[in-house]
Formats: sequence, structure tokens, C-alpha cells
Amino acid sequence: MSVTIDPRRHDAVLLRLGGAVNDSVTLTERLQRAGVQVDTVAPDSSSAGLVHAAAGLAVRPGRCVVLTDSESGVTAARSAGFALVIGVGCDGGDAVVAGPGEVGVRTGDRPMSALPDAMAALDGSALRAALEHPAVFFDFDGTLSDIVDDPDAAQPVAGALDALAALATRCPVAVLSGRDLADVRTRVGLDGIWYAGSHGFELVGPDGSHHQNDAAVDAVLVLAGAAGSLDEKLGAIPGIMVEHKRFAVAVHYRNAARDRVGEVLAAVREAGRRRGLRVTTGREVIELRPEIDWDKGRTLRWILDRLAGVTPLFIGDDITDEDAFDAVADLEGTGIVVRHNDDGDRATAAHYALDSPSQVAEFTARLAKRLAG
Ligand SMILES: O=P(O)(O)OC[C@H]1O[C@H](O[C@H]2O[C@H](CO)[C@@H](O)[C@H](O)[C@H]2O)[C@H](O)[C@@H](O)[C@@H]1O
Repeated sequence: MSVTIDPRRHDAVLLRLGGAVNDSVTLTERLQRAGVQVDTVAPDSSSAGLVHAAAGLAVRPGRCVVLTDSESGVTAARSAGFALVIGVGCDGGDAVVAGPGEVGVRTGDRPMSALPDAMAALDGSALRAALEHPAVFFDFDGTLSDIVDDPDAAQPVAGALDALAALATRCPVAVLSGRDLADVRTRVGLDGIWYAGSHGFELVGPDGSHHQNDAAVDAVLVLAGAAGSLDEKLGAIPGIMVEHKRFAVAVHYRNAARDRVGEVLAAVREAGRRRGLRVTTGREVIELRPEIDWDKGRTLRWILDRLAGVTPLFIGDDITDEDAFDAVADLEGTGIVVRHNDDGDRATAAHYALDSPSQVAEFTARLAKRLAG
């Protein structure tokens, strides 16, 4: 089973190894070169010990990997909600490897803070070629809308809808959201653009045609069951909110006490394993989705296949937007990340950055003007 540590999702790796494990030094060097911290913990570290070690690196378990060669290590890491548990020759984790040499490390991303400013690139000549015939894709939360404590209160920032409407008269425009399709469509409310909900499992085209990923339909009932039991199990924890969407279940912990987050992450990961669902994470949220190779990157490609002669530009802020950044990079398009601090100065595959949803609205208005000639 191949497994890759991804600096966009993982800030650190804890090595909880009892036996002499070959290649752990080489893995440590590869991780450090990619900007991922590494620490060695005692081979009998408990859940609390692992959490303490992560805290010592100023890293949350939800963004930390544990590499362990014992079942007790797997159990300890899992029950504390660690992001990825890799077993060296032992089962029960998210992946099993024969040795650290088999663990891949993604390279080539940059911290958000190191990216050039997208507005300056638009005003100068850097984006000229890329924006000759663009199709522009937007994420919703954290991109068109400020992040707020109550997911139901999120609205597009001032100027965003006018700018989107102006842009849509000049080029294809799409909003690719993790929200339910009906939810994001209502919040944006513009006709004549593409909308994708639940990270792309369901879409509506500019002509109103509806599309869905048929392979995901079987998971709808499973997701409903998971939403119900997670609500029962976690709903009483102050600050936890379970959002049930047609093709996903999001468990929000933005408003929960920090010392309750580990058990929430662990419970959602366990539910995902038991029900054969995929687990993904976002800004103070952990989600279950159908176990299908489908995401915002695939969705962007699917839409592009139905448009002719355009170059994609994608603007997003979250980990789930990184799939779309990978896709646009592949397609020689442009990725713009909206900076934030929920995951520290995390790595991203985007090419440029903006500082806030208000800047996204301003960028979009300027782009619409530019395309109008
Ligand atoms: O892909 P997106 O359109 O960005 O959707 C991602 C998730 O956004 C929402 O949650 C996030 O925004 C909330 C409102 O600002 C915030 O309270 C929460 O902490 C964020 O995770 C939405 O509720 C989720 O369903 C989306 O998956």
C-alpha cells in the first residue's frame, strides 16, 4: 500500500518505533527537506504522550502523522485523532509499509506566505497569457465568503456577487464548493454559471442541467446513517455541529474546546473506516465522503472538458482546494490561494495569493474589467 506524507496536510511526523527500523534516518532527512518536522517518541508512548509530543512541536494531532511498528502505537495514535497513522509491518493504521523507505514525501509546494501577490500579477503582465481566454473557478467559504463561526451565517462578501456577475458576461465562471449543491446555489444566487456541491459530486450547468457522480449515489444512505450516529455521539459536545449534505457529512469543531477536538476527529475517522467512507479535512472541519476518486480537481477537469479553448484559473483557500490547484498546475492554468491562519503558514500548490475574500472580490472585478477591454 503506498502512502505519501503531504506538507499541505501534515506539519510533523512522530516516530514511535520500538525495533531497529532501517531507513528512518533517510525518511527524517526527506521530511525535513520538505519542511515537515520530525520527532522521536518513546516506543510505549500513550495517546496523551503522543499529543504532548505534537504540542511540543506546536502541531495539532489533526495535522500530524504517527509512524509506528506496534499495534499499541496504532491504537494510541488513532484514539487521539492523529491525521495519518502508518504501521511499519503492523496492521490497523491508515497504511502499512514494510519500512520507512516506502513512505513517500510530497515536495515542491511553498508556504502561503511565500507566494507572490495575485493582484500585482493581474495589474502587471505576469498573468497576461493565462488570462487571455480564462475559465474562472471559485471556492465559496473562505474565498467568496469570510469564515464565520456559524456555517449557516456565511454570505458572499460585499462586491463579490457584482464582480462574479460582471465576470460571467466575459468568460465561463464556476463555483466549486464543499457545501450541498442547493445550499451554495442559494447563497450565490446568480444564473448562468456552473455550481458544484459536495466537492463536485453534484453539479448544475449554466443552462440548468443537473449532473451527479452516479457511482456516489450508493453512498447516500450510508452517509445519512453516519450523520445520524455522529450527531448522536458527538452532538452533545458543546460547539460541535454535524452538517449532513447529500454526498458528505461535515463535523465542525471551530466552536469546540480544544481538548475535545481529538475525540471528535477519532470518532469521525472511526465512522469512516467502519462504513467504508473517505475522510477529508478542512478548516476546523472533518468530513466523510463516498470512497471514490473524485474531488474538486476532477470536477474542474470535468467542466473544462465541456468548454473549448479556455485556460483555468482557480481561487480557493482550503485543503480540499489543493486538488484543484494540482489540476490547474497540470493544465498550465493558475492557482490563487486565499491566505489564512487556521492551519498556520501551511504549504500550498497555488501559484499566487490574495489576503482575504474582499481581495478576491476586488481581483474579480478588476479581471472582469480587464476582459471587457
Ligand atoms: O469548499 P467550500 O465552499 O469552501 O466549503 C468548505 C466547507 O465550508 C463550510 O465550512 C467552513 O465555513 C464555515 C463558515 O465560514 C466555517 O464555520 C467552518 O469552520 C468552515 O469549515 C461548510 O459548512 C462545509 O460544509 C464545507 O465543506
